[in-house]
Order: sequence, then C-alpha cells, then structure tokens
Amino acid sequence: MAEEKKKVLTGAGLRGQIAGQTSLCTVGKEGAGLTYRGYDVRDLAKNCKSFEEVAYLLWYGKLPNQAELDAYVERLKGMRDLPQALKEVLERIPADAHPMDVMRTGVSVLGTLEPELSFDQQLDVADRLLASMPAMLLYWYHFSHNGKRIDCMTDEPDLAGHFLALLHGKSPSDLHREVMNVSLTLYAEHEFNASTFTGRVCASTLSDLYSCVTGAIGSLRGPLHGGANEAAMDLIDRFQTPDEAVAELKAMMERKELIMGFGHAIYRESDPRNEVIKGYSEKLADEVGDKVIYPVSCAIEKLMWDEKKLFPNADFFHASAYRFMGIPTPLFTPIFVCSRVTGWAAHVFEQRANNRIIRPSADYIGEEQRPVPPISER
Ligand SMILES: CC(=O)SCCNC(=O)CCNC(=O)[C@H](O)C(C)(C)COP(=O)(O)OP(=O)(O)OC[C@H]1O[C@@H](n2cnc3c(N)ncnc32)[C@H](O)[C@@H]1OP(=O)(O)O
Ligand SMILES: O=C([O-])CC(=O)C(=O)O
Repeated sequence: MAEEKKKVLTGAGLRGQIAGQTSLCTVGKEGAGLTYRGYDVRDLAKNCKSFEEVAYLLWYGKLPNQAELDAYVERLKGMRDLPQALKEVLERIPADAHPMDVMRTGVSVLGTLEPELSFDQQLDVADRLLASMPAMLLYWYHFSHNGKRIDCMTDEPDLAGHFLALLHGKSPSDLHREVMNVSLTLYAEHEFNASTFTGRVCASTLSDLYSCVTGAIGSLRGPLHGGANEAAMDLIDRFQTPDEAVAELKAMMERKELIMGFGHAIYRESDPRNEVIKGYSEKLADEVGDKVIYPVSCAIEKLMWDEKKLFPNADFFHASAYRFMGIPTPLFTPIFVCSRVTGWAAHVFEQRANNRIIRPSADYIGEEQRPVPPISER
C-alpha cells in the first residue's frame, strides 16, 4: 500500500476527509474562524443577548426578530419541567454517578416517555430537550447530593439564567447570566466534530432524535472532546502558583503527557472561542478576587505556546470561568451538552433532509482467508 494511503487510513482519525456537506457551520477557514450559518461566533456572542437566539438560528434557519424571540422563549419556558416518571428514575441514580451518564440516561428515558413518533415532530422534540436538559441534570444533582426535590420551573427569562437559578437556588447576577449565555453560544455548534458525527451517523439510519442525542452525549463525554473542560480544571487545581504550574507542565511535556484544554483537530493557530471566554474568565477572576486560578491558567497558556506552539481550545478558560461562577467541576461537560444539543439536532435535521445511510469502508489488514480448524486442533 502506498505510504500516503496508509497514513490516511491507519490511525489518522479521518483528518482532512470530506465526510458530507453542511450549511450550518464553518470551522478553521483561514486557520482560525468559526461561523454559524454565516455569522462569526464572536459577533453572535457579542450581539445575541440570549442563547435562545442562536438555538433559533440553528434550528429555524434565521436569527429571530423580537416578536419571534419572545414567542420562542415563552414556548421553551413552558417545556422546562420533567415528567414525574423521569424524576423517579433520576432519584435512583447515585450521587457518585458521572453527570454525563445522568444526561445520557435522562435523554434516553425522556425518549421512552415522549417518543418521536414521526420526523414531523423533530422540532418539538428538539425544543423539549433543550428546555428540559438543565432540570434533568440539576433535579438529579440536588436530590442525590442533598435529598432535595427542587422545583424544575423558574421564571428566568432565558435558559442561561434558568440553569444558574436551578443550580444556586437564586437568580444570577447580570454578569453571570451574560457569561452563561455567551458560553452556551460558543459551545453550540462545531461542524463534524466527534459527537456531532456520532449523531449524524445515527440519524442516517433513520433512527429517532433521542437516540442520536444519546449517542452524541457518549462521544462528548471523553476527555479528548467535551470532557476536556473538567480535565483542564483538575489540572489547574493542582497548582498554587504559576511557577509550580510551569515546573510540573515542563515535566509532563517531557513525559509526553497530553495537556487537557490545548490543541485542536482542525484549528492550527488559535480557537476563536478562547479569546471570548478568556476575557470573561479574567472579568470573573476580578469579581471573586482570584489570585491563583487565573494566573496559573495564563502561565500554562504561555508555556504551552512558547514550548509547543499549542493554544488553548474552547475548553481551557471555560474551566476557570465556570469555577468562578460556583459551578461544580463535574457539571462542566453537561453544560456543554445543554448547548451542543442545538448543533446535534440541527445536523440530524440536515442529515434527514438529504439522507443516505453513512457507511464507509475499511481497509482490511488482518489474516488471509483460512479454514476453521476442528476444536481438538486449536
Ligand atoms: C471542544 C473540544 O472538543 S476541543 C478539544 C478538547 N480536547 C482536549 O483539550 C484534549 C487535549 N488535546 C488533544 O488531545 C488533541 O489536541 C486533540 C484530540 C484535540 C486533537 O488531536 P490531533 O488532531 O491528533 O492533534 P494534532 O494532530 O494537532 O497533534 C499534533 C501533535 O501535538 C501533540 N499534541 C496535541 N495536543 C496536545 C496536548 N493537548 N498536549 C500535548 N501534546 C499535544 C500531539 O500528540 C501530536 O504530537 P506528535 O506529532 O508527536 O504525535
Ligand atoms: O471540532 C472538534 O473536533 C472539537 C470541538 O472543538 C468542538 O466540538 O467544539
């Protein structure tokens, strides 16, 4: 086999292969950019006051005007609660379960209670998932940790505030609401990343939306993908000073260990989401008077660039931003789910609109064909 073909097929993660078409998103055009339906993600983060605008853009194809947004927010508000049967299942999941497993189970159970019986219902199912995911996570969280059955309905005007209010039991400050809206916007969509591709493969079999989302959650859970925001926090938490971080990071690099929250499969120079969330992390660090986490994060960022030309991806400064808002580390990746469900579902809709089952081929590198020996001769 030619060397080039071998490189593409073995262990190369399909990098650079075009696996389908999309009109939802561009990643890494000119090395760094990210757009949703033609809008720069930084522009969306700055000018969309609520994440619901971005969800609407991805699912309904255009940015909503004020009347459309008001109606959409009201619709989602009415879908925030959970069925009693789902609450009962969540009450049986132990406190030490991984919250990503809770999300996967929650979505799966909702799929048994409110199944998608026809693709005509796809937008209803997607809206229902988006609206109810914060409660799925936080009903379980409060019950399993404190034995408390929270009210899953809040009057918060957006999902960002709803999430923080369910977590903390009170309405968030304006700054925290803004950060959460921006964070959900930054995480919403990212072309053919591993979890979205999982969802699209599932959709291509004409399976239901709950199955596509359940599978996608499983792919996002890993530390090479969405799980990196939690892994980055665990890394940062090991250090009390920037000097300590630099010394240990150098040793880790020598041992060829992966540094979580750095590098990217597509971006080569920078991840455009980083500068946005880093700016908010700095603001929040000032707010809480942090003198450790933010400086340690910046020292790691500088070292990684100086030594390896590796830059922080979306996950790295999300870790400190979430910590400063009092969000427990194991809930970081589930927040990613609450956002990325918009991208996943948009890709499922796109796949369904022009479907052929996704079924690539493998390059066989095993044994030549041979007879099965009788069991006495093996
Ligand atoms: C929202 C998201 O999902 S963003 C990604 C989140 N994931 C992480 O932060 C986990 C850490 N990062 C990584 O593991 C990788 O950078 C990935 C999985 C994101 C991308 O993987 P790849 O596309 O294989 O990376 P890439 O081809 O750019 O790697 C080039 C070299 O840099 C190294 N490298 C890449 N990222 C890192 C890192 N974070 N730490 C140390 N070395 C790294 C690779 O090991 C490779 O080295 P080699 O040439 O000696 O084999
Ligand atoms: O695109 C990728 O490979 C990973 C990523 O950044 C994302 O899904 O947000």
